[in-house]
Amino acid sequence: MQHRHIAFIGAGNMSRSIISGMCNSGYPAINIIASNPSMPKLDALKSDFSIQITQQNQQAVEQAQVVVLAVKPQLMETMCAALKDSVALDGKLFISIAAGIDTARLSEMLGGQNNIIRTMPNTPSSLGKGMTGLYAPSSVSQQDREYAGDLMSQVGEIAWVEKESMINGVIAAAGSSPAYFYAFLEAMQKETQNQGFDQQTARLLVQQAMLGAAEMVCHNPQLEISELRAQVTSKGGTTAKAVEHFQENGIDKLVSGAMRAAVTRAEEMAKLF
Ligand SMILES: NC(=O)C1=CN([C@@H]2O[C@H](COP(=O)(O)OP(=O)(O)OC[C@H]3O[C@@H](n4cnc5c(N)ncnc54)[C@H](OP(=O)(O)O)[C@@H]3O)[C@@H](O)[C@H]2O)C=CC1
Ligand SMILES: O=C(O)[C@@H]1CCC=N1
Repeated sequence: MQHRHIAFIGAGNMSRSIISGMCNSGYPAINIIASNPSMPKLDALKSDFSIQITQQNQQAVEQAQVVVLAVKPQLMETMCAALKDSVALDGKLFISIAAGIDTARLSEMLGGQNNIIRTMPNTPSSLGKGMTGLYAPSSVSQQDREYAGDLMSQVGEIAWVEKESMINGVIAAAGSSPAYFYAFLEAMQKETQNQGFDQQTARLLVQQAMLGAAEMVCHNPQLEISELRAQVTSKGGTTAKAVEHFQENGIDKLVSGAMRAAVTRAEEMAKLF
């Protein structure tokens, strides 16, 4: 891929995840700069990945061809306003990772810039196991789309969406979903401890089982997930009882309700910010 000069505005969890994935995939650290108001996260990025750092957004953006907008949604407007007043933005590609702010609104915030791609990554990007949804309006060139796709491919799998509203579906399915999984694992670990295991062993039991299960899904694309479930579920056995409990207590409704809540919140955020 092209190793364009790229600036990350906001050096939080997600920027760190993506930068770490990029550096592990051989993106030259010298071409990456991160900007953040406070120093500790910047210092850690510099020491771990040897990238450039600054506390001045303007300085990061001046030297960059690509600008990743990676602040919390509620801070985006103020951050962009300061940026457009202090540095020339024409000709740069903007890549937003923020939930709930559409490209039209971002364009407004950036004083009419329209070379903007929206992405929705997730934290496993730090291990190169990310899942990122991308959307580009028709005004964005094929070359810039390819760059953004290649960039996020450095940290995992990608999926383009045709309609911008589908990014909210990506949030529910992949951006937020690692947290659903952790909530499930936390509950499993707790119950495993209730069964008499110490914390460390309980964690090992559940984490290894879930890792193996996830890999089974990835390595068997020809099998429906329901078939993999059936393979574990011996007739009249233990799994059948456990799965029955989930079903009787409305697992489908619970999960779809949670995912719809994520989509609804993304829609609300679009009106708020
Ligand atoms: N976390 C996740 O799983 C995902 C998050 N996202 C999106 O990524 C974005 C960032 O989230 P996340 O990384 O989790 O958040 P974090 O809070 O970890 O990171 C945001 C960073 O922005 C910094 N910041 C605050 N104000 C400014 C400013 N004016 N200029 C530059 N930097 C600033 C903060 O610095 P300080 O702490 O010093 O104030 C902080 O380090 C959000 O928009 C979120 O919607 C998308 C997908 C997944
Ligand atoms: O919770 C959030 O709003 C962000 C977007 C997806 C994951 N974290």
